[in-house]
Formats: sequence, structure tokens, C-alpha cells
Amino acid sequence: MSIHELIKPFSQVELTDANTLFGEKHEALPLIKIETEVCRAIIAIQGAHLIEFEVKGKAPLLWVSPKVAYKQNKAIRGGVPICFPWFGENQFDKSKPSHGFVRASNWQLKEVQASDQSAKLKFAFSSNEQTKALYPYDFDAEYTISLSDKVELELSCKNLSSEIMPVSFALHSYHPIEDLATVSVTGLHNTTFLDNTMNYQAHIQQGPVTFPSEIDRIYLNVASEQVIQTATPIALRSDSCNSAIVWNPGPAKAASMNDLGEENYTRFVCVERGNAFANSWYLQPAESKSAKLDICYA
Ligand SMILES: O=P(O)(O)OC[C@H]1O[C@@H](O)[C@H](O)[C@@H](O)[C@@H]1O
Repeated sequence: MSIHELIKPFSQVELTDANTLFGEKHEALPLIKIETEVCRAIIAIQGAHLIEFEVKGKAPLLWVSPKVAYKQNKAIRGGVPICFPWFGENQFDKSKPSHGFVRASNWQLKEVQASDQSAKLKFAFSSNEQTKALYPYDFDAEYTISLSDKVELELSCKNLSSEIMPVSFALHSYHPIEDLATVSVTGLHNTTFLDNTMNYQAHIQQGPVTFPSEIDRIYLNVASEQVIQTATPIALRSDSCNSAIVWNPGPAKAASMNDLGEENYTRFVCVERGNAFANSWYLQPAESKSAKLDICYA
């Protein structure tokens, strides 16, 4: 079914594009706009990417860079990019795209449901000749975005190859904060992390995470909930995403990123849940696995 046919029964769901919604400098990347009595959201078909979400009358749960560029095959700087089937640098070949390829690829919209209270969209992505040049496995992935007074995400994948398929991933969510100098992330005390600013050296977190400089850490075997302690606290909850990546680029790295800029690094933190490094998945032939994440007002 076409996107038009899928959304037609639902007055809460509208198809638009980034050029129409965000202005001339953007390409006409297809976007789905959702407005129920409870919440508002924007989702890009590229990357099955939840870009904006807020409960009406409350502050947004997600942050998008003011310098974001909506462009074919370019990852969107903000919202919830899906890093898959590898998180971060490809461990075997650094020339491959960082964070895998699905965040900058088109997904297929498969199902839409919406009511006055909630909306649910299901997307699918399958391996093809192009992806097999980067990642030599056949697989099917599905991603469901459920929106109500919170965001519920579910990513699943099935190994269709005859070999064991290694998968690491993160739902790389960007969150708005009031003040980087006072924000902290709780729920990681006593947790081992790999410090990506120190060649993945292992450390143990003591107390809440704060942001005195560039922070780029992969926490392993984490507790189910982390909370971003800011004016509107945000909770990330999952029993199946065993890693949490905490990232803020600091001023110098932000300045080097065209779609971010030094002026914006104090406005957000990323607390990304997924399964990476020692928490990666190794799927047997025909095996499926899935992971769920809730993003809510704490
Ligand atoms: O610029 P990208 O590819 O979106 O990555 C942003 C950041 O994503 C984080 O998840 C990584 O830990 C960082 O190392 C990386 O810089």
C-alpha cells in the first residue's frame, strides 16, 4: 500500500515534506506529521526517524539542531536516529559510514494506526545489494513508533543469512536541556563505561554524569532507567537495551560539525539506549531479536 493509502483513514496523520515544513533550504524529504488530542510529532520516512515529539502543553522531549539539513541520504542531526547494524565506527573498516546505514536510508511504511489519544507507525527495512556491500548479511528489520503521552520505540531484526550476524545498535536520542553546566544524568552510578575520548578506556561511573567538557561514553549493562535532570526531566526506560551512550560534543567538536555549530552544544545531551560493544547481539541463522525503549516525562 502507498503512504497515501495508509494514512488516508486517519485525520490525525498528514504527509508533508521538509521543504514545505521547514523552508526552502531543505530538500523535499517526505515527513509524516501527527497531531492527536494528546501529542504532536514529526517523523521522516528516511531513517524511520522520529524528529519531534511533545505532549501538548508540555516541553518537547526531543531536540533538533537549528542547523539541521534535511537531505537525501544524510543523517538528521536531532530527534532519534537509528544507529544500526553497527554503533559508532565500524570496528573492521573505518571507511564505512559511522553508525551504520539505516539512519540515512529509506524505510518502508507498513502500517499506520491513529486515534484521538495515540498513534502507531510501523516501518520495515530489508537488506539489499547496496547494504550487502557494507554488511554482508541478509536481514529484515522492523521499527515501531508508538506515540501517546510518551514515546514507545521497538526495533527488531531477523537474521536471514546462513551465518551468525553481529549487530550493535543505538536509538541515538537527542534531548533538550536548559543548562549544560547544571544538567546531570542519573541512573548510571557504579556502572562501567568505555570512554571514547580516551581510546575506550574503561572506568566506573560515580554519582550522576555531568558535562564539564566533551563527554562520549558507552555504559554497559545499565539499569533500566536513566533520567536527564533538567527543567523538564526526561526518563529513558528499557529492559532490553543494555547499553547507554551519553554524548555531548563540547565546543570544539560542535564547531567542526556543519549541522551543529559551537553555539548549539549547550542546548542538548544525547542519552542513547541500545546494545553495543559487550552488549552486542549475535543472531543465529533465522533468529530474531527485539528491543524496546520508552522515552517519557520523568
Ligand atoms: O556525527 P554522528 O555520526 O551522528 O555521531 C555523533 C556522535 O554519536 C555518539 O553516539 C558517538 O558516541 C560519538 O562518538 C559521535 O560523535
